[in-house]
Amino acid sequence: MKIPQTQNPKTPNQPPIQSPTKPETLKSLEFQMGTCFNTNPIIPPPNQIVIVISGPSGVGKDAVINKLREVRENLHFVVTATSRQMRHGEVEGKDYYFVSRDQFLSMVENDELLEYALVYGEYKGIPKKQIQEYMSKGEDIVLRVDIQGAQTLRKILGNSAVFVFIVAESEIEMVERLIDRKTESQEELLVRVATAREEVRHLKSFDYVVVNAKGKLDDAVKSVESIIDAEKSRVHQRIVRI
Ligand SMILES: Nc1ncnc2c1ncn2[C@@H]1O[C@H](COP(=O)(O)OP(=O)(O)OP(=O)(O)O)[C@@H](O)[C@H]1O
Repeated sequence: MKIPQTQNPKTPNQPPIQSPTKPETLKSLEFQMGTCFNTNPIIPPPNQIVIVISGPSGVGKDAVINKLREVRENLHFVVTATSRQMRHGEVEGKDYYFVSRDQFLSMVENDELLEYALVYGEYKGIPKKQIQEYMSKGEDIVLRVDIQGAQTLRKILGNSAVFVFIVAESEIEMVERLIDRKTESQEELLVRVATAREEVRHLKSFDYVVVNAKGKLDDAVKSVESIIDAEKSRVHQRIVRI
């Protein structure tokens, strides 16, 4: 038995139906909408953010920040002014601005510092001008402060800044890192370790926590980057005024 062939419904003389081109469709849509489509961004560029990185002594704040500096653009790492002595390997203007006690006190007098504190007998403070200057260039700002500084900044900046707490995976790991660093005397170590134990209790007043586990510095840095990305994607952007 012969199976009948399915017939092409089109008759050979009928012209093929032409679908409209993309420009034609666009024109038609614009006509129906009553307006032209524009190329403007749907949302404005995100605001600059201020990220406060803090945590107990020896958890690796500097290590995280130094790595972040290598992998991330458009971030300005605020250089803190301090009256303490330069440690071996530190660079003026990169690690800190090293100033005399008198110079520091005159900066306080002239209201040049966003916040300052006396830490382990030495002054540390954040120059306002540096933040204003880099924010006006469109850069995000990273501040590295101790817990005391973070608490003061929370009072000054409220929710306009993002507060990140760095921790080691355990207390023993944190203490070992401090010992290995070989920058503190036995007495200084004791003060830092005792303070650190108390400081972990302040975690609750931070927005994010990042564990900087032994040998996992890159993971900690990635977590900080994710925080920055998430903050830049917020619908309700933080607005910081300094
Ligand atoms: N993930 C990590 N694994 C191993 N060692 C680390 C890690 N992160 C930091 N360190 C080391 O731990 C020591 C302390 O780190 P760092 O100086 O960055 O701490 P800090 O939080 O900035 O301390 P402080 O507040 O006292 O300045 C350094 O010798 C650093 O190289």
